[in-house]
Amino acid sequence: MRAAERATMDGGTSEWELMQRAGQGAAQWVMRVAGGRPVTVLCGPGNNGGDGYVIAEVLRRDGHEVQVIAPIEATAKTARIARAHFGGEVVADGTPRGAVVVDCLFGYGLTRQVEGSFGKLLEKLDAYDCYKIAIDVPSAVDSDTGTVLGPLPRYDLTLALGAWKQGHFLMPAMASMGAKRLVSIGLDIRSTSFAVSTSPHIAPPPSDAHKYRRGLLAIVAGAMPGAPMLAVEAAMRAGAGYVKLLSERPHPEAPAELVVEQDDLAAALSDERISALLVGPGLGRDDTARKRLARVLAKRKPTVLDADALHLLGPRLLDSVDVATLCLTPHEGELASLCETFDIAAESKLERARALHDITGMTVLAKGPDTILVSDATTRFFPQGSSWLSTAGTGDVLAGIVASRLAVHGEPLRACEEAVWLHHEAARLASPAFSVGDLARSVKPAMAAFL
Ligand SMILES: NC(=O)C1=CN([C@@H]2O[C@H](COP(=O)(O)OP(=O)(O)OC[C@H]3O[C@@H](n4cnc5c(N)ncnc54)[C@H](OP(=O)(O)O)[C@@H]3O)[C@@H](O)[C@H]2O)[C@@H](O)CC1
Ligand SMILES: [K+]
Repeated sequence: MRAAERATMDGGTSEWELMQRAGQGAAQWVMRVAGGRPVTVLCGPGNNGGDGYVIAEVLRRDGHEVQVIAPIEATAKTARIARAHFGGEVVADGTPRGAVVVDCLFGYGLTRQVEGSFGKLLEKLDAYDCYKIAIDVPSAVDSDTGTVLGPLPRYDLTLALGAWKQGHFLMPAMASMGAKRLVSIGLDIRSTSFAVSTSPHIAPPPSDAHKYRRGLLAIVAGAMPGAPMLAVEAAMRAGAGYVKLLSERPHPEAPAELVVEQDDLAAALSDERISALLVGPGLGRDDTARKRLARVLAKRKPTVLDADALHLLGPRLLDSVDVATLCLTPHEGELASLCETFDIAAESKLERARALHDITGMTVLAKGPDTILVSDATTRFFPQGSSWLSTAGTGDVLAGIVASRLAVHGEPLRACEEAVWLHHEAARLASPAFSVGDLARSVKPAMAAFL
């Protein structure tokens, strides 16, 4: 962000011009929300505070009653210009009032814990019942990591300035942000290190398709039947032409349209028409499970590894495997366990997911309320999905969707991205309080949103 701003300034646009664009863009949102009612703006000493003075001045000129609270005077050069342009009154020690409060204490320049008069002001804001808007990021949030460094009110709206920051998509910060909107200030952002995923387009089967050309997905069962069956239910609705369950026992609970192949695994896997594999849900963690996993990996086919497979995986199992075709779908606990296995010391979910990809070369879909996808040296973040997804079995459904998409086209990054969107849309359609079976069945109507 700083580099993009510097490049724009080198091109002849002053920081003051950028701040005016940011403040004026944000003020449009504030005015829409306030609808003529009084507004309080909290201003810090840096350029985030500068944005606040611009917003306050736009509101004042529009006839709004505006109170500005600034515990200390503006210190950054451009913020001082903004302060000088504000024609209203500024108080150092005030209490938020009015229908809307705009938090411009700190943006991406936050360097330490928010305490003292700034901390007290955020506590007052937390306790005050009003519509709360965070400018750029909530002031007690580290914009790179999403770490919380002080009192964190629940905001109704967060207005990102110029570009999204990583912290906009990371927990715990993301939970406090309310709706998120981007205010453009004309920066040329060419970040290659991360991008926010945009709604995918899923192509229907080509007109000359047949079941194998559309992709044969083999889901490898293990000790427990329930989890692979959920993955099957989702996979059958996510585009693959043919879904098979490879199991060594009968499955009377299986739906009539599912083929259960009861051969021994080596024989079942010898079918060269298999385009993708899923192993892990219900696999178990004993020696038999490990052998089944090794057999699957030896096929060197596009494969999704989930649940128990993630606990069994280790560097030795990856010898002579084509890691570029493997997708891992760990939740936070599984990610921690993988980091132990692969000797990764990173602390945060983002760093762990990146390190796991860097060290192993596998595509990592670190699922959860802040889903992170790392592949091909790029990181993708996602708009937040339904909080009703926090129920048992939703991970098996996700794994089934990823595997189904992988069977269709064989591209790990694309399969994971499509799957997250399908999963979120299925949850939206099944909400609220769905059972995981409802979720798996909702994958079919969810598909319609992406055709
Ligand atoms: N540059 C541009 O082109 C544009 C930038 N824009 C805006 O600028 C924002 C970034 O501005 P910024 O870099 O000035 O940092 P900012 O977040 O205001 O904070 C730094 C100040 O806070 C202080 N401080 C830090 N932590 C503290 C703490 N815990 N407790 C107390 N003090 C603390 C720190 O002081 P120091 O650490 O030096 O003591 C310094 O004074 C960005 O988010 C966006 O809103 C837009 O206008 C678009 C154009
Ligand atoms: K802020």
